[in-house]
Amino acid sequence: MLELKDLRIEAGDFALEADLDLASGGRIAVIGPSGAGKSTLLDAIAGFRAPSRGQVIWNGRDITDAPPAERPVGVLFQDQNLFPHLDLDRNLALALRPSGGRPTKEERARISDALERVGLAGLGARKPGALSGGQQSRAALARLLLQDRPVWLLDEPFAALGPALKREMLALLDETAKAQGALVLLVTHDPKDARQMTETVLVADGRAEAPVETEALLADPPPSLAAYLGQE
Ligand SMILES: Nc1ncnc2c1ncn2[C@@H]1O[C@H](COP(=O)(O)OP(=O)(O)OP(=O)(O)O)[C@@H](O)[C@H]1O
Repeated sequence: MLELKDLRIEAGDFALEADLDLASGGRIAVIGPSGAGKSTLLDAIAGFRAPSRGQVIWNGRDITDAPPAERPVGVLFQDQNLFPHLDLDRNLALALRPSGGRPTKEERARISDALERVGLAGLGARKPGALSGGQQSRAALARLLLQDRPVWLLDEPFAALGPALKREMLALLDETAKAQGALVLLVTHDPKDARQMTETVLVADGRAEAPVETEALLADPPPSLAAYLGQE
């Protein structure tokens, strides 16, 4: 379980508070108005921003002060974080050995298995620029798979894709995360994306609320969410 205990994160004049628990293996959408603090919340979990108060706890271990690389967390942001000058095999090798170096035979087998699982079998020699947007998203998912962390943080990862492709990628995300039992937090502006996640954390008015069932939240949104969804 990921616990955010009495957490407060400050950036300039902005502050976000969170006091909530997220079960292992869950599917959580993070939704809320622009500038409300969705990315800030993910940054605090990933260790890119230090909270001014409170604790981040994973399965009973206090990771509040742990550096990002030592957290149980894999991240995927909108730009997909692939190095343009490296082919896919080498990009993915970096997920296994962040400091570089030649992958072992066993690591190469894991990379080719990950590529196959995301539907990119045989494309390891391609550079990201020679891939379509959908294929780049698949490659980024392969990287998350190889990182093999139990918490996946995704910040609008598929926003540049068309609706059908985005749905397909969210289904693939669910399938790959399920295979690893990963907890997924997905920041999105699109209620349709949120509906593909079981629960939703609403970020608004300086707070990240405890997760509630997505369908129930969208069926009867609180005023801050209704305004954001244009339902006022
Ligand atoms: N380094 C900083 N200094 C001051 N304010 C900051 C800093 N970084 C972010 N902010 C402010 O923190 C608030 C939250 O930003 P954040 O990016 O987390 O929002 P968001 O909900 O992810 O927004 P969006 O949906 O537009 O991506 C914003 O008001 C932003 O202007």
